[in-house]
Parts: sequence; structure tokens; C-alpha cells
Amino acid sequence: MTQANTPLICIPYFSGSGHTARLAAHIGSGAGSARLIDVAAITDADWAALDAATLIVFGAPTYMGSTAAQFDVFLEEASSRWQDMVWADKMAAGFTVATHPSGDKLSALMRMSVYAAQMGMIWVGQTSIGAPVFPKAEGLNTDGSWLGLMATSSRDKSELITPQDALTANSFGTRLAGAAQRWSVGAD
Ligand SMILES: Cc1cc2nc3c(=O)[nH]c(=O)nc-3n(C[C@H](O)[C@H](O)[C@H](O)COP(=O)(O)O)c2cc1C
Repeated sequence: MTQANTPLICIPYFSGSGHTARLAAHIGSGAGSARLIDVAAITDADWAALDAATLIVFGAPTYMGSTAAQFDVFLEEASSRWQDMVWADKMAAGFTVATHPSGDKLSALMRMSVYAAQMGMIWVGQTSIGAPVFPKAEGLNTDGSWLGLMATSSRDKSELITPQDALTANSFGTRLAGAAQRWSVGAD
């Protein structure tokens, strides 16, 4: 439940087989308070929340080297907000998951960040630095991605996301919530 002074964070995502949904939950948990929106079942109340949000965190699996087509349908529907710049000056961030450590995931994050730029949004990247730079932070941001969050799907289908990537997602959510808090104070 969002409290009066807590900026609204929305996490719209598509997930074909659960990995992106699990990653979204880890980010939401790190943020402390966030509205998770499955774009395959989006409601009018979800659209209203997106229009009211301080921060929108885009989430899609990498399919064939870019965001999944089902997620692109959502982005194109939301582009009805472009002409009047309804989402301008909201903060934006992105995350993706794929089978391979590279998997061409960067293309998916670039697609999201270019979309955010077209919508006039303010993009927030990652700050987590793990090993080998900081050996004690082994497991944090293992893919070395700073444009947004990248994860590699776990072979263990009971967890879907590895504990290392879950830790990174949690930390990313905390960073984003802090950034949203600062941004909304600045907007007063
Ligand atoms: C149509 C399709 C295309 C995919 N393309 C890629 C790809 O380009 N690179 C990759 O590493 N994994 C690829 N994958 C694997 C998914 O990214 C991976 O299974 C991911 O964890 C799925 O997330 P989800 O469960 O949220 O849908 C693809 C999977 C599908 C179904």
C-alpha cells in the first residue's frame, strides 16, 4: 500500500514463463512499495496509476535480441501519451532477463531507454559494482550492466532468478526508490 508521501512507482512487465515477473517482484521488494503491472492483463486502474506515477520501471524478457513483442504492444499503446507529453519528466528505468549471459540483452535495454527518451522521461541507470572490482560484492551486477538491470534466467525453475541476480534486483529497487523520493521532493 502506497503511503501519502511515498512516490508512486509502477513496474509494468511482460513475462512469458515467469522469469521477468519474478525479477519485477525482487525490484518491487527492494523499492519497498511498488505497483506491479502485468501488461498482458492491464486494467484501466493500471493505466491511471502509470499516468500518476513518479517512476516507471519497464520490464521485458529479451526475445530474439530485443524486448518481447507483447511488451512492445504495451509500449505502443502507451505512446498515445506522447503527443501531449503525459509521461514527460517522470523517471524511467528498465530491466530484462534472458537465457544467455549476453543474450543481446543490451538491445532490450536500449529499446526501453530510447522509448523513455521519446516520451520525455528521465532515465535512471544502475550504480551497483560487484566483483572483480569489489571482490566482497561477488554476485552483485554479475552481467556488468549500467544502462539498466540484466539477469540471466536460472536453470533452477523453482527460483527462476539466481540469488545473485535477485540481490542485484533488490538493490536496484532500493536505488530507484531513493531516486524517486529525491525527484518528487525536487518537484515540490
Ligand atoms: C521467442 C523467444 C526468444 C528468445 N530470445 C532470446 C535471446 O535473444 N537471447 C537469450 O539469451 N534468450 C532468449 N530467449 C530466452 C528468454 O529470454 C528466457 O527464457 C527468459 O528467461 C524468459 O523470460 P520470461 O519467463 O519472463 O518470459 C528467448 C525466448 C523466447 C521464448
